[in-house]
This record gives sequence, structure tokens and C-alpha cells, in this order.
Amino acid sequence: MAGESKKWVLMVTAQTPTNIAVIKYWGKRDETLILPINDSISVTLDPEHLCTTTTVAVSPSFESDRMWLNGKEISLTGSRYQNCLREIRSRASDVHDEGKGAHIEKKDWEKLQLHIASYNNFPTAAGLASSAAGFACLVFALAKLMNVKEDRGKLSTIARQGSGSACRSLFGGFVKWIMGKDENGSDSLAVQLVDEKHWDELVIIIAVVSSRQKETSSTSGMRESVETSLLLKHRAKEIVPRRITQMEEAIKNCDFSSFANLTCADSNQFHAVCLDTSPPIFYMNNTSHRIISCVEKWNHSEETPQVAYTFDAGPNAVLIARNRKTASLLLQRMLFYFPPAPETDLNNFILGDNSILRDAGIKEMKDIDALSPPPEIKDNAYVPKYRGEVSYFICTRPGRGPVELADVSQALLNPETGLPK
Ligand SMILES: Nc1ncnc2c1ncn2[C@@H]1O[C@H](COP(=O)(O)OP(=O)(O)OP(=O)(O)O)[C@@H](O)[C@H]1O
Ligand SMILES: C[C@@](O)(CCOP(=O)(O)OP(=O)(O)O)CC(=O)O
Repeated sequence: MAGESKKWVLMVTAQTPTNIAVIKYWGKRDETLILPINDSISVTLDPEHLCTTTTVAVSPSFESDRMWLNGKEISLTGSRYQNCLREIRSRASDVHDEGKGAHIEKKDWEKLQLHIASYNNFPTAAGLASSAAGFACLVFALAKLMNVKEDRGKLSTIARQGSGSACRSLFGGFVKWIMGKDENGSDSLAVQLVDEKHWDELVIIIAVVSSRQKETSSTSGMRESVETSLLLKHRAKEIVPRRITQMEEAIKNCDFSSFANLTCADSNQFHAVCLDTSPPIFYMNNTSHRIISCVEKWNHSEETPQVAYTFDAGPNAVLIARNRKTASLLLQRMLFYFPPAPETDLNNFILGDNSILRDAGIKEMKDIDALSPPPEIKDNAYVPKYRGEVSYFICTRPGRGPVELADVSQALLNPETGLPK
């Protein structure tokens, strides 16, 4: 590298999905290495609708490591960023770009500074797993830039040190985070159970109840639960191991009934652990409870469950429908109970794959007002509506893992200056 022109900037841009756990991770046995007290399983959400895009750049002209998140410069001094950067730098290899005249040797990476720009196309820190997509994307993009020769499982152990749930975003489809046994965390990694094509009938509808930043972060919430909840200990030791086996079986066989029963039970138990924490933590709100009641009533009126619900550390509902037909019936129910606030534009209320609206027979706002109460509601029962309680819905599906974006026009950093565009 010595004596080279200081002009070149090398860049990589990647796109990474978020994920939602169907068997939850809640509780660490090691806070620094981020080692969990139980295995967890998640489904990766289609990055077409929810994703993080990150551009990483290196140049001898950069004076320090810098990062911009959603257009604002943020500090990289936090231990989670530092741990990820240190781990990935230590695995870097030689990189040569003849076109740019850039020759980086393995040892040079310790001295070279990085610029990172990242953008989440969904609300940050609102219980939609921005930290998961964010850290997975950071590690994946840096691994490409630095020619890291490790496999995705190994990369997941680095992303895990940014945020536990991030390790699961390195794969598409259904993913298991194996808690591992080693004290150094080397076997606490993610593995893909099946890819996104294995169970492609599933449709996922997210009801965004509130996009305000939450009061208790997942990190401090789970620390408090580990310190005070007896239910958490019982859950990790006695309940989760069995559920993991059952969930793997349900996913392998595309057995929706078992999948839905396990998913709902595990979400409810996670929130019960939060309530069992001292002082108790409330992530769900009244709207969340109303959504649960609506789905439970419907599921009980049918022979088999139609929809699974799951809630992370926030009030937003993630609803998984067995197929497209069920998803359109679900959307009708959701829109009946939670019509949009006055003056809302339908296109801003149903985001993602809004072709499901057509299946649900909704073309304009007046079609929502004309929806009849769902058939599971007893005749002449009073049916309240909760206008405006859901800010918007995102319709999506299981999706693929991280990809590199080769098209430089999608980069978030200027290829000449390495500064945000
Ligand atoms: N694109 C990104 N790149 C790097 N880091 C990110 C990115 N997006 C979010 N983060 C980090 O994650 C933090 C938010 O994590 P937090 O766990 O509070 O919220 P969340 O992930 O949206 O919600 P939850 O994990 O409860 O589902 C941000 O403050 C930031 O440090
Ligand atoms: C409720 C959850 O979403 C908790 C996620 O917690 P985080 O991964 O955000 O926590 P840290 O490891 O402290 O960063 C359940 C899950 O994703 O499994």
C-alpha cells in the first residue's frame, strides 16, 4: 500500500433482510459476547419490503472510521460496533483492484479506516428488528469488502456480537440460532433450516401499531428478565428445547397447525416472562391484545388455525397466514376492526405487496367501510371498531438472505469521495 496514490476508494453495497422469531431469544448468559440462554428460530422477511442497505468503503484518504445511519452521522465508539469491526478486520485478506490501482495486504486492514452508510427502509428501534438487519448487513458487506473467506455461519458469530438476533439475518427462509456451549461463543451461530422456497405459500402481514421508539430496549429488558424472572429459567430449561424440536418438525413438514400453535404460544410466553420481570415490562398494548383476540376468535371458529401471531419487544403484530386466500380474509378482518384514520391514503396504509388488497376486494377507502363483520362474530353482538389504532400494514412473505448489490447507483456513498451521497 505504501507510496500509493491516496485517491482510490473501494466500496461494497449489500442488502440484508430483517427476521422475526417464532421461537424467541430472550436472555443472555454472556452480555459481551452476546450468548443466549436458549436456541431460537426465525423466519426471514422478504427484503423487497423490509431491508437494510449498507455501503462500506475503504480508502487511504479516510482519517477515521465513520458511520451514517439513515442519513445522520452516528458514533461507532459503542462496544457492539467496535467488537464487530475488530472481529471482521482480524479475518480480512489481501485485496487487489488493478483498475483503481488499489493493493491492500492483510496487515494493512488494521490501519485503514472505513466509511459506512446504512439505510433501513422501515422504522428504526420500533420493534421491527432494525438492529438485526443492520448488524447482519454491516458484517456481510465488510466481509465482501475485506475478502473475508469465512462461511456464513462463521459470519453469523460476528453479527451476533452486534445484536443477538442479527445472526439469524445472514440466511433466508427459516433459520435456527444454536445457543452453543463454548465460553468463547465460537459455536453460537445461525444455520439455515430451509430456504425461502420450501414453504412459499406463507403470507406475512405486519400491523404497525406504533412506530415510536420503545421505552425498554430488548437488551435491557432481557437483562432484567434474566435477573428477576423465574418463569424465564423454567422456559429456557424445560420449554424451549422441546419447542425447538417441534418447530423444526412443523417447518420441515409445512404443518401449519403445529407451526401456528407453537408460534402463538411462544410469543405469549415471551410476553408472560416480561410480565414476570420485576418491575414488569409491557411491550404489547391494547391494540396488540385486540389483534390477538381477533385472530384467536377466528382460529377457534375454524377446524384448524388460519393465522399465527407473534410480537417482539414492541406492540406491532406479525401475522403469518397459511396461504394467500387466508391472508386476504385476514386483511379484511384487520381492516374491518382497524380502519385507517380519516384522510389516510390507501397506498400509504397498505405497504409492501399490496396486491393482496385486490384479493380482499378492496379498491378504495369506501370498500373498507363497507366490510361486514367477520362470520365468527355472533349475530347482533356489539362489534367495536378501532379507527386509526393501526398506523399501517406491511404485506410480505418469507424471503432470501443477504445479497451484494453490484449496481453502483444503489451505493449510499459517493464513489469518489466516500462520503454520503
Ligand atoms: N442499519 C443499521 N446499521 C447498523 N446498526 C443499526 C442499523 N439499524 C439499527 N441499528 C442499531 O440498532 C439499534 C436499534 O436496536 P433496537 O434493538 O433498539 O431496535 P430494533 O432492532 O428496531 O427492535 P427489536 O430488536 O426490539 O426488534 C440502533 O440504535 C442502532 O444502533
Ligand atoms: C424479542 C426479540 O426480538 C429479542 C431480540 O433481541 P435483540 O437481538 O435486539 O437483543 P440484543 O442481542 O441485546 O441486541 C426476540 C428474537 O428476535 O428472538
